Amino acid sequence: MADPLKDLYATILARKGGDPEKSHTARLFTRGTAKIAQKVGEEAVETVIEAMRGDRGKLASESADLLYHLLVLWADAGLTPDDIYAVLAARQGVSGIDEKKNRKG
Ligand SMILES: N=c1c2ncn([C@@H]3O[C@H](COP(=O)(O)OP(=O)(O)OP(=O)(O)O)[C@@H](O)[C@H]3O)c2ncn1[C@@H]1O[C@H](COP(=O)(O)O)[C@@H](O)[C@H]1O
Repeated sequence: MADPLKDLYATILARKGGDPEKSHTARLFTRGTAKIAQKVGEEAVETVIEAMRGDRGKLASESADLLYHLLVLWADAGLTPDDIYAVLAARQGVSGIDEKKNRKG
């Protein structure tokens, strides 16, 4: 099945070491971990603000910005989407809520 997050992650990785004049992502990598982390924080706050305003279109747009910057943060740290998916999968195995849902469905 297609995974848009993995596709975007592959594009982000390919931008590492690229021309900062041509690629926003390449520029972000050159600015370093602190700047990337700061961007994740800013986009998270903007996402929360749109959620509280109740604007679903802007919430979707800010969520996309947040996911993009989070993927850059993972790439900078040497983490892959599969690393995070593994954590989520392990939690599913121990979640009482999910097990209840599964029994109903
Ligand atoms: N998904 C995104 C994406 N989401 C958000 N952004 C950029 O993130 C920036 C956020 O704007 P801000 O003003 O908050 O940030 P800033 O320009 O760094 O300014 P400062 O905060 O540093 O002052 C905007 O320039 C957005 O275009 C993105 N830039 C790129 N992508 C994707 O990443 C891939 C590679 O893009 P390039 O690296 O540009 O080739 C492509 O598939 C793009 O679609």
